[in-house]
Amino acid sequence: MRLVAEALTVARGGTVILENVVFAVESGGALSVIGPNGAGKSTLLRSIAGLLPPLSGEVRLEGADNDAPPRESMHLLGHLDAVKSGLSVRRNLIFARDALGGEGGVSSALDRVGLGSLEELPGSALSAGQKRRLALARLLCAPRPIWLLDEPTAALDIRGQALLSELVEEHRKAGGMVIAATHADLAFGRGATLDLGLASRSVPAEVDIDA
Ligand SMILES: Nc1ncnc2c1ncn2[C@@H]1O[C@H](COP(=O)(O)OP(=O)(O)OP(=O)(O)O)[C@@H](O)[C@H]1O
Repeated sequence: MRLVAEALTVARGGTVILENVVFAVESGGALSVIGPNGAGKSTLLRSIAGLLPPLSGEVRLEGADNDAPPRESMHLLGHLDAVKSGLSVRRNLIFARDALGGEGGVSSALDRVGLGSLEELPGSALSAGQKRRLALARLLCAPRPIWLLDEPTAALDIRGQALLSELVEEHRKAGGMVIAATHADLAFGRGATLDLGLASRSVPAEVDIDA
Protein backbone atom coordinates (compact mmCIF):
# COMPACT_ATOMS: atom_id res chain seq x y z
CA MET A 1 0.00 0.00 0.00
CA ARG A 2 1.19 3.52 -0.73
CA LEU A 3 -0.14 6.91 0.37
CA VAL A 4 0.58 9.58 -2.21
CA ALA A 5 0.11 13.35 -2.13
CA GLU A 6 0.39 15.02 -5.48
CA ALA A 7 0.70 18.78 -5.88
CA LEU A 8 -1.51 19.22 -2.84
CA THR A 9 -2.70 22.80 -2.37
CA VAL A 10 -4.89 23.61 0.62
CA ALA A 11 -6.48 26.89 1.74
CA ARG A 12 -8.07 27.89 5.03
CA GLY A 13 -10.20 30.97 5.46
CA GLY A 14 -9.37 32.02 1.89
CA THR A 15 -5.60 31.87 2.40
CA VAL A 16 -3.42 29.27 0.74
CA ILE A 17 -1.62 27.44 3.53
CA LEU A 18 -0.02 24.56 1.61
CA GLU A 19 1.08 24.76 -1.98
CA ASN A 20 2.17 21.90 -4.22
CA VAL A 21 3.08 19.52 -1.43
CA VAL A 22 4.32 16.21 -2.80
CA PHE A 23 5.19 13.03 -0.93
CA ALA A 24 4.67 9.28 -0.92
CA VAL A 25 4.77 6.88 2.02
CA GLU A 26 4.96 3.12 1.55
CA SER A 27 3.69 0.42 3.90
CA GLY A 28 6.09 0.30 6.81
CA GLY A 29 7.24 3.85 6.19
CA ALA A 30 7.21 7.01 8.26
CA LEU A 31 7.19 10.70 7.47
CA SER A 32 7.94 13.46 9.97
CA VAL A 33 6.31 16.75 9.04
CA ILE A 34 8.20 19.70 10.49
CA GLY A 35 8.05 23.48 10.21
CA PRO A 36 7.51 26.57 12.35
CA ASN A 37 4.25 27.41 14.10
CA GLY A 38 1.61 28.10 11.51
CA ALA A 39 3.51 26.37 8.68
CA GLY A 40 0.58 24.06 8.02
CA LYS A 41 1.49 20.78 9.71
CA SER A 42 -1.94 20.22 11.28
CA THR A 43 -3.55 21.48 8.09
CA LEU A 44 -1.68 18.83 6.12
CA LEU A 45 -2.75 16.03 8.46
CA ARG A 46 -6.37 17.17 8.36
CA SER A 47 -6.26 17.34 4.61
CA ILE A 48 -4.76 13.84 4.34
CA ALA A 49 -7.56 12.64 6.62
CA GLY A 50 -10.13 14.09 4.23
CA LEU A 51 -11.32 16.81 6.62
CA LEU A 52 -10.08 19.68 4.45
CA PRO A 53 -10.69 19.25 0.74
CA PRO A 54 -7.75 20.51 -1.34
CA LEU A 55 -7.98 23.48 -3.67
CA SER A 56 -6.04 21.38 -6.15
CA GLY A 57 -3.97 18.23 -6.20
CA GLU A 58 -4.90 15.08 -4.35
CA VAL A 59 -4.15 12.52 -1.70
CA ARG A 60 -4.71 8.94 -2.78
CA LEU A 61 -4.19 5.52 -1.35
CA GLU A 62 -2.74 3.03 -3.81
CA GLY A 63 -2.92 -0.72 -3.39
CA ALA A 64 -5.63 -0.82 -0.73
CA ASP A 65 -7.36 -4.19 -0.57
CA ASN A 66 -10.85 -2.69 -0.50
CA ASP A 67 -12.75 0.20 -2.05
CA ALA A 68 -13.51 1.95 1.23
CA PRO A 69 -12.72 5.68 1.34
CA PRO A 70 -9.06 6.24 2.34
CA ARG A 71 -10.11 8.00 5.56
CA GLU A 72 -11.42 4.67 6.84
CA SER A 73 -7.85 3.40 6.73
CA MET A 74 -6.60 6.26 8.89
CA HIS A 75 -6.44 7.39 12.47
CA LEU A 76 -6.03 11.10 13.09
CA LEU A 77 -4.71 11.73 16.58
CA GLY A 78 -5.07 15.47 17.02
CA HIS A 79 -3.99 18.08 19.56
CA LEU A 80 -7.23 17.58 21.44
CA ASP A 81 -7.41 14.08 22.74
CA ALA A 82 -11.20 13.83 22.41
CA VAL A 83 -11.65 12.45 25.91
CA LYS A 84 -15.24 12.63 27.18
CA SER A 85 -15.19 14.13 30.68
CA GLY A 86 -18.28 12.35 31.98
CA LEU A 87 -17.30 8.84 30.87
CA SER A 88 -14.88 6.60 32.70
CA VAL A 89 -11.56 5.86 31.06
CA ARG A 90 -12.83 2.42 30.13
CA ARG A 91 -16.15 3.71 28.72
CA ASN A 92 -14.25 6.38 26.80
CA LEU A 93 -12.22 3.73 25.08
CA ILE A 94 -15.20 1.47 24.39
CA PHE A 95 -17.06 4.45 22.91
CA ALA A 96 -14.14 5.38 20.66
CA ARG A 97 -13.47 1.80 19.61
CA ASP A 98 -17.09 1.17 18.68
CA ALA A 99 -17.34 4.48 16.81
CA LEU A 100 -14.24 3.53 14.84
CA GLY A 101 -15.54 0.03 14.14
CA GLY A 102 -12.73 -1.68 16.03
CA GLU A 103 -12.78 -4.94 17.92
CA GLY A 104 -9.57 -4.80 19.95
CA GLY A 105 -9.44 -5.56 23.65
CA VAL A 106 -9.99 -2.53 25.85
CA SER A 107 -8.29 -3.91 28.97
CA SER A 108 -5.15 -4.94 27.13
CA ALA A 109 -4.96 -1.57 25.37
CA LEU A 110 -5.32 0.30 28.66
CA ASP A 111 -2.65 -1.89 30.25
CA ARG A 112 -0.35 -1.27 27.32
CA VAL A 113 -0.57 2.51 27.66
CA GLY A 114 -0.23 2.39 31.45
CA LEU A 115 -3.83 3.24 32.34
CA GLY A 116 -4.96 -0.19 33.48
CA SER A 117 -5.29 0.91 37.10
CA LEU A 118 -7.25 4.05 36.18
CA GLU A 119 -10.00 2.53 34.07
CA GLU A 120 -12.86 3.56 36.37
CA LEU A 121 -11.67 7.16 36.74
CA PRO A 122 -13.75 9.78 34.90
CA GLY A 123 -12.11 11.26 31.82
CA SER A 124 -12.17 14.67 33.48
CA ALA A 125 -9.76 13.42 36.14
CA LEU A 126 -6.99 12.46 33.72
CA SER A 127 -3.86 14.54 33.44
CA ALA A 128 -2.80 15.86 30.05
CA GLY A 129 -0.30 13.05 29.58
CA GLN A 130 -2.85 10.44 30.67
CA LYS A 131 -5.34 11.81 28.13
CA ARG A 132 -2.70 11.47 25.46
CA ARG A 133 -2.09 7.87 26.54
CA LEU A 134 -5.83 7.18 26.31
CA ALA A 135 -5.76 8.58 22.78
CA LEU A 136 -2.91 6.19 21.97
CA ALA A 137 -5.02 3.29 23.27
CA ARG A 138 -7.55 4.06 20.51
CA LEU A 139 -4.89 3.22 17.92
CA LEU A 140 -4.63 -0.24 19.47
CA CYS A 141 -8.33 -0.97 19.86
CA ALA A 142 -9.27 -0.11 16.32
CA PRO A 143 -6.32 -1.08 14.13
CA ARG A 144 -5.95 0.99 10.97
CA PRO A 145 -2.94 1.02 8.66
CA ILE A 146 -2.33 4.79 8.53
CA TRP A 147 -1.60 6.79 11.67
CA LEU A 148 -1.68 10.57 11.37
CA LEU A 149 -0.22 11.92 14.60
CA ASP A 150 -0.29 15.62 15.46
CA GLU A 151 2.41 16.45 18.00
CA PRO A 152 2.11 12.95 19.47
CA THR A 153 4.75 13.49 22.15
CA ALA A 154 2.98 16.55 23.59
CA ALA A 155 2.44 16.06 27.34
CA LEU A 156 4.05 12.61 27.33
CA ASP A 157 6.77 11.93 29.88
CA ILE A 158 9.97 10.08 28.98
CA ARG A 159 8.35 6.66 29.43
CA GLY A 160 5.34 7.78 27.45
CA GLN A 161 7.60 8.89 24.63
CA ALA A 162 9.38 5.53 24.72
CA LEU A 163 5.99 3.80 24.61
CA LEU A 164 5.01 5.88 21.59
CA SER A 165 8.23 4.92 19.81
CA GLU A 166 7.56 1.24 20.54
CA LEU A 167 4.00 1.46 19.26
CA VAL A 168 5.15 3.19 16.10
CA GLU A 169 7.89 0.64 15.55
CA GLU A 170 5.48 -2.28 15.99
CA HIS A 171 2.94 -0.62 13.71
CA ARG A 172 5.52 -0.11 10.98
CA LYS A 173 6.83 -3.67 11.32
CA ALA A 174 3.27 -4.88 10.80
CA GLY A 175 3.12 -2.89 7.56
CA GLY A 176 1.49 0.27 8.87
CA MET A 177 2.46 3.84 8.01
CA VAL A 178 2.96 6.84 10.24
CA ILE A 179 2.86 10.52 9.36
CA ALA A 180 3.65 12.71 12.35
CA ALA A 181 3.63 16.48 12.67
CA THR A 182 6.26 17.33 15.18
CA HIS A 183 8.54 19.90 16.76
CA ALA A 184 10.37 17.15 18.61
CA ASP A 185 13.08 14.94 17.24
CA LEU A 186 11.01 11.79 17.05
CA ALA A 187 12.90 8.52 17.09
CA PHE A 188 10.87 6.75 14.45
CA GLY A 189 13.75 4.77 13.02
CA ARG A 190 14.30 5.25 9.35
CA GLY A 191 11.88 7.61 7.74
CA ALA A 192 11.75 10.83 5.80
CA THR A 193 11.19 14.43 6.74
CA LEU A 194 8.93 16.90 5.00
CA ASP A 195 9.83 20.47 5.93
CA LEU A 196 6.92 22.86 5.55
CA GLY A 197 9.14 25.89 6.09
CA LEU A 198 7.61 29.06 4.75
CA ALA A 199 9.39 28.71 1.40
CA SER A 200 7.40 25.57 0.69
CA ARG A 201 4.26 27.64 0.19
CA SER A 202 5.60 28.61 -3.19
CA VAL A 203 8.16 25.89 -3.80
CA PRO A 204 7.16 22.26 -4.14
CA ALA A 205 8.26 20.26 -1.12
CA GLU A 206 9.35 16.91 -2.51
CA VAL A 207 10.72 14.00 -0.58
CA ASP A 208 11.58 10.43 -1.41
CA ILE A 209 10.52 8.08 1.30
CA ASP A 210 13.00 5.48 2.38
CA ALA A 211 10.83 3.02 4.22
N1 LIG B 1 -10.07 28.28 10.00
C1 LIG B 1 -9.01 28.98 9.63
N2 LIG B 1 -9.13 30.13 8.92
C2 LIG B 1 -8.05 30.80 8.54
N3 LIG B 1 -6.77 30.40 8.79
C3 LIG B 1 -6.61 29.29 9.48
C4 LIG B 1 -7.71 28.51 9.93
N4 LIG B 1 -7.23 27.45 10.59
C5 LIG B 1 -5.88 27.56 10.55
N5 LIG B 1 -5.52 28.66 9.89
C6 LIG B 1 -4.15 29.10 9.62
O1 LIG B 1 -3.47 28.10 8.91
C7 LIG B 1 -2.09 28.18 9.22
C8 LIG B 1 -1.57 26.80 9.48
O2 LIG B 1 -2.11 26.33 10.71
P1 LIG B 1 -1.70 24.89 11.27
O3 LIG B 1 -2.47 24.68 12.52
O4 LIG B 1 -1.83 23.90 10.18
O5 LIG B 1 -0.15 25.12 11.57
P2 LIG B 1 0.89 24.19 12.31
O6 LIG B 1 2.11 24.08 11.45
O7 LIG B 1 0.25 22.89 12.70
O8 LIG B 1 1.22 25.07 13.58
P3 LIG B 1 1.70 24.72 15.07
O9 LIG B 1 3.14 24.32 14.99
O10 LIG B 1 1.55 26.02 15.78
O11 LIG B 1 0.80 23.66 15.63
C9 LIG B 1 -1.93 29.15 10.37
O12 LIG B 1 -1.44 30.39 9.90
C10 LIG B 1 -3.35 29.31 10.89
O13 LIG B 1 -3.58 30.58 11.41
